[in-house]
Amino acid sequence: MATFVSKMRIPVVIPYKPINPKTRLSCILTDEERQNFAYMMLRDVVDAVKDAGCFPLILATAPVELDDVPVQILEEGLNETINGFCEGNDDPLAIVMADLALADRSSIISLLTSGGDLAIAPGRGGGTNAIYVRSAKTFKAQYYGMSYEKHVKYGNDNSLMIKIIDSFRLYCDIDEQDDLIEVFIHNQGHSRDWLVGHGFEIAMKKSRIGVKRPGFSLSD
Ligand SMILES: Nc1nc2c(ncn2[C@@H]2O[C@H](COP(=O)(O)OP(=O)(O)OP(=O)(O)O)[C@@H](O)[C@H]2O)c(=O)[nH]1
Ligand SMILES: C[C@H](OP(=O)(O)O)C(=O)O
Repeated sequence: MATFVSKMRIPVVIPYKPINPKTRLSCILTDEERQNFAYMMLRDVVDAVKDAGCFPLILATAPVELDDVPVQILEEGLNETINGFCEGNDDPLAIVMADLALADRSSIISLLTSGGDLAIAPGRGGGTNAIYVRSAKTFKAQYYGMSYEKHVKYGNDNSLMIKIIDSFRLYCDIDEQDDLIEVFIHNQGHSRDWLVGHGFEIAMKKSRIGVKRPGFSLSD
């Protein structure tokens, strides 16, 4: 299957905001740590995209380096960046968020091989975590808020065949402290290593498990 995807040479764009990222993790990470952890998640997403036989391209708001991965700097907002990139581009394209720390080869392949004109992997709380479009120029990004509903409506209004990707690994974006436990349990890459290296541990919280960081205070 990876060979098949590779033959399709589908570019996978990864929007990435390296400066002041993941503000919803401010309660448990310092400013510098948020930047470093966001970068670790980006590395895991890039690895998953490469494992799937695809070509990652980082669309970043500021300079970033990651091995041989091409980076385009576009300082506009997320929707403007994606739409500018899609304009006039007849080819297939996927857009995968940089905070999908659980993404892996098979979840990326499932996104790219659904058979739809527009494949949408919903995220927690109404977001859109990953998208495939058969023809990039037919897509208008509508991220933020209930973006999942907006993208489905867009597809319906434009008579695109929509496939909803039922993928736990693409569904879990890492936005808040409660999401970090998923990294502990299901990520085996840079993101989990980074959390462990920075003192995070699994903790029993009332009836559920979560993470804790013993001894950490934001004044550290
Ligand atoms: N290129 C680009 N990427 C963005 C922009 N805003 C967010 N992103 C990326 O889009 C993805 C989803 O965004 P969010 O989950 O809101 O991430 P975030 O803005 O770092 O986190 P919060 O501050 O907690 O909202 C992440 O991969 C971000 O790096 C933007 O303005 N431009
Ligand atoms: C970009 C945004 O991400 P979230 O804030 O839902 O993580 C969305 O999916 O529309």
